[in-house]
Amino acid sequence: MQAVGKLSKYIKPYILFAIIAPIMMIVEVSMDLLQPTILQHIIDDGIAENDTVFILRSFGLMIITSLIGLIGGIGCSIYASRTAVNFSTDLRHDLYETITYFSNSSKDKFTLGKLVTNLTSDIEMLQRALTMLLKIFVRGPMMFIGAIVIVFITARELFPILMVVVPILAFCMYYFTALSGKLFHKVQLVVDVVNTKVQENLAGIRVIKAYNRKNHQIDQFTDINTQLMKRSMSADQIIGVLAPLTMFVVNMGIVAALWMGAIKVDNNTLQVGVILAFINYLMMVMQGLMSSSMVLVQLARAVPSAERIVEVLEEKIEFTNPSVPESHKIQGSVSFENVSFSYLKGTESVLKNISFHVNAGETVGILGMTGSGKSTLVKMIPRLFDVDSGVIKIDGIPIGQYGLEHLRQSIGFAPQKATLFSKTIAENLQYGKSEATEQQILQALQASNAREFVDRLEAGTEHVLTQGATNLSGGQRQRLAMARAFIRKPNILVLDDVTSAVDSISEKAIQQAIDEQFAGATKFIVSSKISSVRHANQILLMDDGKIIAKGTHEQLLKTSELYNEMAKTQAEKGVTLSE
Ligand SMILES: Nc1ncnc2c1ncn2[C@@H]1O[C@H](COP(=O)(O)OP(=O)(O)OP(=O)(O)O)[C@@H](O)[C@H]1O
Repeated sequence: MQAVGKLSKYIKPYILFAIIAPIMMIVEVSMDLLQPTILQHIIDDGIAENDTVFILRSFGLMIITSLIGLIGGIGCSIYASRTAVNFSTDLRHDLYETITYFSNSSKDKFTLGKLVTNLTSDIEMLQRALTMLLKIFVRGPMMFIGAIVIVFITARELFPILMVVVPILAFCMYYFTALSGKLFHKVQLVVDVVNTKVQENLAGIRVIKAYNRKNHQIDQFTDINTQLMKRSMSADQIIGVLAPLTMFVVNMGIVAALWMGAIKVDNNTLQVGVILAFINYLMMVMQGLMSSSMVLVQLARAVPSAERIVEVLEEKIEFTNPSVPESHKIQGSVSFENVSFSYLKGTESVLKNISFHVNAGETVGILGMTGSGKSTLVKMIPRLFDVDSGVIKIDGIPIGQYGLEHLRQSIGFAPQKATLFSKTIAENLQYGKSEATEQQILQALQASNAREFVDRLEAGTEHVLTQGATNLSGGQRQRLAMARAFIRKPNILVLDDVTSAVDSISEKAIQQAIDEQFAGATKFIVSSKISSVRHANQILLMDDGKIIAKGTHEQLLKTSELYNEMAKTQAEKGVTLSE
């Protein structure tokens, strides 16, 4: 419930709408409550006394009260919807913004499926709960209490029936509401799993097909789907039982009213109209209780959603900006001083006491076996992760002292996995530099050896990529991702194994372009191929999170056994080591 309180600030800008809605509802319910009493007087005073004028006047009153009730009802719906839709739009915006600023470890913690559920069904759930709250929360209790009070005043002879029926109805509502709340919470947990599974399977559909795992994946999905079906079914059935059960109790109440009423009418101690009005009020008591319980069910379902949303909104943004950020133009000398890092706090470090220094404009090759920590090392430079201990300095200043945007603006980062967006090639490159001109785009494509294949596309740089850029080859994707890093002409260029899918002729052309166009930039080139880093000013050889040797190609050939072994194996496999 605390979470609901925390989200209430999103209602504040629309507080006027949120106040008008229930007021309009009070108008509607008041008019509804008047109707049976007017009816009672039509029967007992108009029809019984043959007073036509009174009957016509009462009909007029009924029409006027109905019209006022109608206006109240419509007004309430409009203002309740306005409040709830605005509330959910603002909340969705903030949630999306928070997720955008998530650190990588936060993204790993909340799975993609869960975040999608937060942005869609959780918010939808809150929106629905708020609409119901504003529309029905007043209606239910007011109708319930109002009907009981009126029966007590105008039909006290039949009041004992209410004293029996109401507690039974209240117990049924309480029991089923509590039970269904628990069941819907379980449903929501399975919805999360379904979303995550769908996301994963669709993203990996090609792998699934290639490995003939379609049936296995379908079976797995069917299992979760069946689980969801069973849980949803039991939750829905519980709610489904409630309506006929309460109707049965009310019908028993009506039978009792007719029976008691008939005896009293026979004894001339009660008028017929009172029985009719009582039956109407009994229905209203049921409706009041029913709608109150529906709101409670909806609220019970919304509370876990609110908790999940608040959990995301309150996730600590690990990368804090310094209050007075360093803003001098970054030249590009980089040093790591005893840097250690682990993805999960308390587990074995992935980087262990890493120390090295590189002058501005130099090239560092980072070489090592798979899983040795190469990508992790370069991800520390634009602060995609923060160090556990030690310090990383750029131009002699700890990177934490730079404004995050300024720091990242100075770095061209091409990650190992070439992530591209379902937009045109030009728009993808503009992620690197939003104001890039056509000329600059073409230059960047030229440097990454992508110009040739882009020119062959009918729409050129306006060619639209599919989701995940599946309409390009792996090497083409890598070249575009590189062009995106090149286009900002950064002072620090990080290329994380970006030529693994590029042929050796293209790789050579790219290396040449980098040497020519980024002569002044500090370059980090991650690779498992010696040929990609052999000309670097220094090569860091990594193994199990440590730098086990560093130096130039020639120095390492003399000093490192592992380097020699790699050179030998790669030469045997035909990986070019020579010019
Ligand atoms: N997001 C993550 N969460 C937890 N562990 C991770 C994460 N990313 C990488 N690791 C682990 O950190 C270690 C180093 O991974 P890293 O990607 O830095 O290696 P690498 O040398 O770049 O490997 P490769 O050459 O295969 O790309 C590995 O043991 C890996 O399992």
